Order: sequence, then structure tokens, then C-alpha cells
Amino acid sequence: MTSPATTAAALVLEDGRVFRGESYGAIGASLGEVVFSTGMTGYQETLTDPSYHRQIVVQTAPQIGNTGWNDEDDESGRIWVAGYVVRDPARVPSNWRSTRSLDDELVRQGVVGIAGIDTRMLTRHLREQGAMRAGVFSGDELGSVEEMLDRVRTSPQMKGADLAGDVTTPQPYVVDAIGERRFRVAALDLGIKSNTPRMMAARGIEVHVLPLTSTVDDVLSVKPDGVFLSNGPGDPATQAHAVELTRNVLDRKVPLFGICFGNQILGRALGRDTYKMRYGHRGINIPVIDVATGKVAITAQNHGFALEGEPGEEFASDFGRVQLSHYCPNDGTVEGVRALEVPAFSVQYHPEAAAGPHDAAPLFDEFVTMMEQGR
Ligand SMILES: NC(=O)CC[C@H](N)C(=O)O
Repeated sequence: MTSPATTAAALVLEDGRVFRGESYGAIGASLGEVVFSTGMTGYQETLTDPSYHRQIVVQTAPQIGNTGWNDEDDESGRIWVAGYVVRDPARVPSNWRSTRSLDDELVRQGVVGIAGIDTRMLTRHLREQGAMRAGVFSGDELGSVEEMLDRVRTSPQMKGADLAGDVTTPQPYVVDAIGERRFRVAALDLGIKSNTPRMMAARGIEVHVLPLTSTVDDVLSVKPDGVFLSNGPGDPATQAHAVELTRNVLDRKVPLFGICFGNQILGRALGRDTYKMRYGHRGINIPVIDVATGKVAITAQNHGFALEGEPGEEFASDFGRVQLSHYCPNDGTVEGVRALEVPAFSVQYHPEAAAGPHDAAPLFDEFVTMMEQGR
């Protein structure tokens, strides 16, 4: 096999650091917030997770693309990452489900990437300096460092980014329950991953996925046994409408469950602020402690914002007492919130875990129990 000619590419960070490599996927320019993910598997799920909208993802796993691209693992209808940074792309993908190479899929979807990067050095830099704006440039877009840096420094920040509207479904749709329908859930789509309704459907839940602009009447017209707040991209501080909607749901005591962005929205609805973390949590082996039981779960995560507060802290809200129910022992970040007087809880991590460990899957059963008790 002869190796194809390579095209030079550069990753330019807002602080002036430049990493040179070769183009991977589409040739062109992409701008976004550069973040690293430590997952050793699941690159297809990562690439298609709408929460990564406007982010340039660095994979710390050195080899990417080994299992190609398949028709089953997408978490949404397209790749959402703005750009992609890898060390060593697979030359020959191999998997029984693979229908094409990752490289070809990135080209097909116009996603600009870069390969041959020392992703360990880059990750250490991001851990020290924090996630920041960056650009990947190749082909005609590869300019002088000054030019490229100027484009990076004039691109939008992640703090203050209002992005859920870009990824939400334009129209409501229904995911049928598998087997007998036991419950109906209204799921507010802030960037929902396909595996979430699937996990609910497997528990007899008919999921009505609703656009971000839905009103409380739209939600109630589903006659929901429960309301779900999904994951999603951007800064939770921009989501005033979702927060207000959540407050209306809490007022009516409809059981409510949220994941990731949904956790931040519920926390804000209960009066807590969110802040931007230095470099966030993205990976599939991140420990979380449940304050109530002291048990540790190994979890899949993808977040750059978090709720303020101390592990286990209790406080008064407009809806009664609340506890910050889960935290990450690595750094003390709040990873869950539970209302103690209305039926509502949420977690910052991913019980749908695609890819990832299944420790947290029972949270969907807890939502089911909450809906049973709500009847
Ligand atoms: N996966 C998510 O829902 C991410 C939530 C939010 N955009 C964050 O980065 O923290």
C-alpha cells in the first residue's frame, strides 16, 4: 500500500501555542473551544453528541478510527464537533459493523481535523491553562500564525454561548415504548442523544421529544407522567426559557429528571448558579460519589460547566429543601442535585453512557419509581 500524500495542517490555540500536523478529514478551517476527551472507546458517539457543538475535540487515546464508522452508533443525525484532533489515525479500520472509515466520514460531513499531534503534550497544556478557543487550519486556510491567531481570538467564547437552539429538534417526535406502555414522558430537547429515549423506551416509557421553545402548555398537553431535561451544548446561564419552564414543572410537582445540561438547568431553577470549569470532565471512567449511600459509580461525562456548591450541601429553594447529592472525588465538582420536597433530581454525568460504563443506568429506574409514586 502506498500512503497518500499528506496536507499540512495547524492547530492554533488562543494563547499563541501552535501545533503542526497533517490534515485529517476535511481540509479547511474550523474554530471552537478546544477540549480533551479521555475515552478509549466511543469516538463515533462522541463525534455525534450534540453537546460537543462548537468544540474542537482532542482524543487522548493515541489511536483513533480503528473500528471505522458504522450505521448504528450515531447519537444524532450528524457529527457535531467543530474540529477533531488525533495522534495516530487508523490506516486500516476493521470491525464487522464498519461500513466506511472515520476519515471518509469526516470528509463526507465536512469536519476539519488534524492528525500527528502530540495529544499528551496538548492535554497537559490544556489541564494547566484551561480549555480555550482554538482553530484547525489546512489547505488554503493555512495562513501565517498571526492571521490564524487573529481568527481564533475573534471567534466566540464558550462562556455565554447560547447553543441549544442550534441543535434542538424543529418538530416534536415520539419514541415508542418497547413492549407495554407504562408511562409517558415529555423530554425537552436541548441536544438529546439518541440513546437516552432508547433507555427510557426499554423501561416502558413513551418519550415525547419536544423542541426547546416548547411552553409549559405544550409539555402538559402530552399528559406526562414525568418530564425529562436532556444534555446539550453551550453555557447553561443562557437558558432562561428552559429554567422558567422547569420552575413551572416543579410548581406542578410533575416528576422531573435531568442529565448533564439538564442537571445545570434544574440547579439553576432551584436557585443555584453555574460556572465554567477550567477544563471540564470528558471521558468514560470518571468517579462519582452518591452522598446518600457513599457508593462510587464510574461514569461517562462530558461537561465544561458545573453547579456551584459543596458536596452534600443542603439549601432552601423556592421549592423546598434541596441537596447537592453527588460529587466527583477527583476535584469535588458537584455531580448531582435532588429536591427533597418535590419529585425532582438530576445528574451531571451520563446514565445513558454511550459509550461508557453502565454503573449509572439504575437512575432511569429511579425515575420510573418516582413516576409510579407520582400517580
Ligand atoms: N453534555 C452536556 O450536557 C454538557 C452541558 C454543558 N454544555 C457543559 O459543557 O457543561
